[in-house]
Amino acid sequence: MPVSVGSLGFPRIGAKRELKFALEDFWSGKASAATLLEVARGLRRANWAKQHALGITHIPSNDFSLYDHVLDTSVMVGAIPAVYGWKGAEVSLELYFAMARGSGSMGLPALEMTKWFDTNYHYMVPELEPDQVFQLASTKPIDEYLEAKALGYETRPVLLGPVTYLKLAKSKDKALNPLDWLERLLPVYAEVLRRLHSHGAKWVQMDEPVLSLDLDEASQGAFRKAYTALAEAVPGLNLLLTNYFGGYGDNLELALSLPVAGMHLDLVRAPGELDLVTQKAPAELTLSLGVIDGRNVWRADLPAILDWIEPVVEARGEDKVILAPSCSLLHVPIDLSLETALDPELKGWLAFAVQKLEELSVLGRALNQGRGAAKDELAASAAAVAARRSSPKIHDPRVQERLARITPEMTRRKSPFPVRREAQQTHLGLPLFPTTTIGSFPQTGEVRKARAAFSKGELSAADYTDFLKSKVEEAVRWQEEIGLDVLVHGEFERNDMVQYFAEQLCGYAFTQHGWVQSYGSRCVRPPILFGDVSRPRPMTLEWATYAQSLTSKPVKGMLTGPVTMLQWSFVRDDLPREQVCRQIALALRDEVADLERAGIRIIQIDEPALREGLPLRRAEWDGYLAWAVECFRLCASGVADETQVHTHMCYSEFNDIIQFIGDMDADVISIEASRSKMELLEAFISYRYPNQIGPGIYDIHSPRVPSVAELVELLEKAQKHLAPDQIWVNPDCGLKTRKWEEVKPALANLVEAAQHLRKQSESRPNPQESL
Ligand SMILES: Nc1nc2c(c(=O)[nH]1)N[C@@H](CNc1ccc(C(=O)N[C@@H](CCC(=O)N[C@@H](CCC(=O)N[C@@H](CCC(=O)O)C(=O)O)C(=O)O)C(=O)O)cc1)CN2
Ligand code: MET
Ligand SMILES: [Zn+2]
Repeated sequence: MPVSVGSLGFPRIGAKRELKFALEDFWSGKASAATLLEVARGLRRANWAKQHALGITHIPSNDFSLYDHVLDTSVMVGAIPAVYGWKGAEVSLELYFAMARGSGSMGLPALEMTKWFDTNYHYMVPELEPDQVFQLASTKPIDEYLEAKALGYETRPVLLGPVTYLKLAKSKDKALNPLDWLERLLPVYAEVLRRLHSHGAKWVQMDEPVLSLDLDEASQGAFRKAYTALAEAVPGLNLLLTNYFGGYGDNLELALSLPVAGMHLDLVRAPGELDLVTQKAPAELTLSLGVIDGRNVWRADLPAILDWIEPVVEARGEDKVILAPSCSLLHVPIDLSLETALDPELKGWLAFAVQKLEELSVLGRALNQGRGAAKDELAASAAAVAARRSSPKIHDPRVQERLARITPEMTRRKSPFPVRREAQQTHLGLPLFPTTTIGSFPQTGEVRKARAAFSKGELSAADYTDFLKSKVEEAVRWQEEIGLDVLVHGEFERNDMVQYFAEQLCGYAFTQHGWVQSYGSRCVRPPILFGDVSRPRPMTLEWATYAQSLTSKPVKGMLTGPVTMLQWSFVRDDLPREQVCRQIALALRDEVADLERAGIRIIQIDEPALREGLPLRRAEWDGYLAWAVECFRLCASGVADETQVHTHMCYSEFNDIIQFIGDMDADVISIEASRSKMELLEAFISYRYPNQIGPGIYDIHSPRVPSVAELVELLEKAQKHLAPDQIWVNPDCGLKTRKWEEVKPALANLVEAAQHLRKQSESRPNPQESL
């Protein structure tokens, strides 16, 4: 039997974002459920056909999802929280999307959403009731296996494994550990596997990426229990234990001890594990070798990979090896061949999902028939890698010189916070509980259409600029009217907070169709950072100064920080990430200086991706945090004491990194806090965070308009433990996904809540309670 070639999962949104548009049409009532399901079926069929045509032998099924695969798993096992009023029957589309997005008409909240490991993909957090019972509530994995079979494709179904599922879940009753439900959950998994097996499935891919994390005893025990039970329940079915986003590390012995037929290794993140595993793995264990990077867009060095794995194939036997991407291809764009505007030289260095599968297929051919059978492709691969390495496009001596001249002083503000605070108070004269927003205002259809028309050449640059200026003016006038203290220009000119900057920086390229799913129907086009980064000219100055020219109130300049620019891009792999991040920080430092020189007195540097950049294993945290904080400071510290630096973080937990947040030394930080009812503040309180802080009080992920009373209640909660002159009043995050009808009353209420607190504190001198 020859070496097999596998795929762990293919992007679901479609090369032209067909799923996004079908979903949004269905939600808005423009299209029927039947139409949505037909589009979904078409995408699955196309993906299977494509992978089959590319020579993939282990083709995935059940990697498709209408919204999110973790939500699908909750539905499969019947973990549907009581509020949704589910009666145990088939889960309707209405119910499914109510869990995903909430439902205004039924008054239902959405499940919580959070980041999938260290990616920019978001999953719906499973929520388990104290008396949770599990039952098979959806046969999606079986249906999709049979659907593929009917089309002539033998597939390898993908399931999110039971241990990872429970580790990602949260228990409604905080005293209970979701892992305690394992025994009750396993029969449902066993039933799914039994049915798949009885329909003819030979392999099932069990995704267990928590094996890339530090696992305690209980979690390790859960793995033993789960896989022993599943192996016993369905003898003869081959389970592929699939870990990705890192190596097995300390969990390697555990993984090797599990009764599974195969094991997947992420050899891009953990190349060192190949030797370890080949030494220790029993001879009958099939190894899925994740040699092609599923998280980045660079073409692989195929001859080098062959040099590396040929001996392994030789030693273990061809029938015991599957070639694979390091992880699901969900996190890369679909097809490079759609890109017609990329610099051809750069394009030659890249591979998207389709091209990555082609690379695997070439590797398979070379292993099975000898390198001669893939001579041209191997030569082209080697040439592309060599060309990238030596290209003058990626090296800029001026950037490297500047990097070498960074001094520690450049990462320190001139004076400590208490001094700066005085200076800023004098300079800005803000009231107690100053009000502001996080930056963006609604990206309406009108704004997006104008931008699309401009990029197609249907709208002139002058007309597009005039249009945007009119939006900025409207926004400024309206903010003045409702009485906000620190204004923003609204970010109407930005397609995305990362892409917008990348488009203006040297060293970055961007795509036309390189969409990657962020959550549900929302996608991003991560820019490609291929070379040394520099800023040829100011990027935001015109907008900030235009807005400031319209008002005597301070307008905040808005920048995306270096760590977020790094984290939400595809980054070159020929330099350490911290070096690349320093380059971005220097470019942004110049923008900060330009804004200050032009009279902008407050500058916000957003870092919402700082936490998601944390390495998966704790031992590596401090190293990362040290350079991430340094890069922020490098970007932010060039200004005078009077200039107020803000930062913003959302979707974050702070407890375990609060010391580093303190080290960033931003004058003001705004965070997401409203959903947790200010719980997130606890970290700041127990750390005695000294600088100013704006705990978000308006949940921007919901269309609901909060009342003045509830906003006041949240602020009072914050005021219990923070000094009144430490608190800012703002929403959780930017307002780009909201509608003006929601934003206008919500922000008016927010201003009123702040005014209420000001009045209260006049009559009540110091309400701060000691801890
Ligand atoms: N990069 C990044 N990551 C992030 C976030 C973020 O803001 N940026 N926020 C969090 C996730 N939240 C997100 C929130 C919203 C969207 C979002 O709204 N995405 C838009 C696309 C945004 C965009 O790039 N818009 C462009 C292109 C829009 C577009 O589709 N244009 C059409 C034509 C438009 C028309 O005719 O109406 C086309 O190109 O075909 C623009 O405005 O210019 C979408 O999926 O719809 C994505 C992520 C975490 N990660
Ligand atoms: C995901 S954080 C968003 C920050 C940005 N300034 C905005 O308001 O949209
Ligand atoms: Zn945010």
